[in-house]
Amino acid sequence: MKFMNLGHRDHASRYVATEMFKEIHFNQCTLLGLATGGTMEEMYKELVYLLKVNRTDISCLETFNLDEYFNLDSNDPNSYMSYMKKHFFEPVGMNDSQFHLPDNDLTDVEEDNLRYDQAIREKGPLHIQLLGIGVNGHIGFNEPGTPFDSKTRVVELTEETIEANARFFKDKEDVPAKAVSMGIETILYSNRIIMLALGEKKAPIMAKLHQMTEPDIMIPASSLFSHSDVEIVMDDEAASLIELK
Ligand SMILES: N[C@@H]1[C@@H](O)[C@H](O)[C@@H](COP(=O)(O)O)O[C@@H]1O
Repeated sequence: MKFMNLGHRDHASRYVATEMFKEIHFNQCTLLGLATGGTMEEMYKELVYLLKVNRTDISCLETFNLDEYFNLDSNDPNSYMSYMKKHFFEPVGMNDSQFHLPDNDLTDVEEDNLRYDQAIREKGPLHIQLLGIGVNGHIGFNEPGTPFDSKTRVVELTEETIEANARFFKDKEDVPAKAVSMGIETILYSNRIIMLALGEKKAPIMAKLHQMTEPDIMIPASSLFSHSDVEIVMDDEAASLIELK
């Protein structure tokens, strides 16, 4: 696992966007695992720019998102579908058949989750799995205590996560209490993992992860220790409690 402090948040975002761009531009049919959150906004802006300016053919690109709020209309501005359409799918002109988010409605949710994992298994491994991190160390919406062999499923959000995500909603009460998340085992089924962590709020969890020597299910991001190609990309603020050589 490689920890990198790239200084200003723009540099960190640009590095990740460039790595994603290279994969899409030079690989005919790229399969990506995508993430949402405030952290990713600049990264998507830069990635859209790079794909457009280089006239990259994205007709064979296919993406699987990490998570979605449970039972929230996909047209709701706070759904991850809306986020992805706004920041990436629509600006680059992807067709509906090219992107996938976990199905989040009440009907047949278990079968749909099974199908989501199966599709990734059949098409995968994902060439790059992009990850953010929650202040409690969650990846996707896999909260502390999630087994590392978990698959895509409905999950309960912790108070800490609801609190952290309340800034996007009108009221804290509007944040859904549940979500559908790609499982940790599914996340690990990828050739390469890039995590982006920006801002001082992420500094304590980054320091904790950096000092850990063994995986601990109470810190879901420590499941990444078992993967052979993980880059943790930080800005100065997220890396402020870590001494990097
Ligand atoms: N489920 C998402 C995660 O996939 C994301 O990585 C994380 C960080 O979000 P932000 O970038 O807004 O800090 O929290 C959310 O809860």
